[in-house]
Amino acid sequence: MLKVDQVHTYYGNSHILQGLSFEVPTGKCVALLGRNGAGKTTTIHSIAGLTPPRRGNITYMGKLISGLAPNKIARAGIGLVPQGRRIFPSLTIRENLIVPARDRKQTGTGDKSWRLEDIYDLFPILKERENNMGTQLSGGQQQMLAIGRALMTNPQFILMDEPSEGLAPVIIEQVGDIIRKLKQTGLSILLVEQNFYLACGVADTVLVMSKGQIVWQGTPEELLINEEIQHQYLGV
Ligand SMILES: Nc1ncnc2c1ncn2[C@@H]1O[C@H](COP(=O)(O)OP(=O)(O)OP(=O)(O)O)[C@@H](O)[C@H]1O
Repeated sequence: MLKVDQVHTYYGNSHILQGLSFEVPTGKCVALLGRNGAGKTTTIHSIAGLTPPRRGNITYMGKLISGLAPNKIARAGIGLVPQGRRIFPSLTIRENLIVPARDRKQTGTGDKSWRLEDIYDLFPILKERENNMGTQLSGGQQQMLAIGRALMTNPQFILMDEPSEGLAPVIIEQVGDIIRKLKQTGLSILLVEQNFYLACGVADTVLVMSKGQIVWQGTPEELLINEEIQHQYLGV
């Protein structure tokens, strides 16, 4: 479904992604792990068009998307849950959800068309607090809002950048449950994580990244017993 092929991305002269290649099959959750600075966020931004690759191709459902503007990539059916949630502080929870909403006719994709009521069914706390300002939520609730906001664009594929960041362990477990539920709706997911155990708990395949390249790929079960990779690249 998504194919990243020999991608090179730079910030000015800094060569960050150095021939990155991997695939995310339809309906699967692929987790991308690696130490700080490995290039995980740059990978998400390269796919979303925020930091376009200088070389290499990114294709989505057989169509070349690298080089397209971020709004075109979003319209193709790729939703983004950004690092740090990026909730609109001056909008209510309801407004945060409604502003990016896009119906299925526009994307032309997706088994499930998400409406506001569906988001409220998935996250009842957002319904209870729909008239609060986005910033009045706890970190975990803000993460739910960020996920809800991405779903309102009716994506078929979702990019999640460190959804566990700054959350308490019990809330991280809830994030894991949400990701599993999203997968059950047919969504394909690329999950960037620092939290090794969350990633291994939800992913079908784990990619380990170092210095802008994939250095290991396997199942969560294989990674959980591979102490060498854990120590060398993940600091577990
Ligand atoms: N806007 C920028 N300008 C210049 N260099 C940048 C910029 N953003 C990131 N970098 C550098 O690119 C490299 C990869 O950063 P990236 O954020 O992709 O890593 P990461 O694996 O997501 O790490 P983290 O977990 O800390 O977010 C780092 O060396 C970082 O300092």
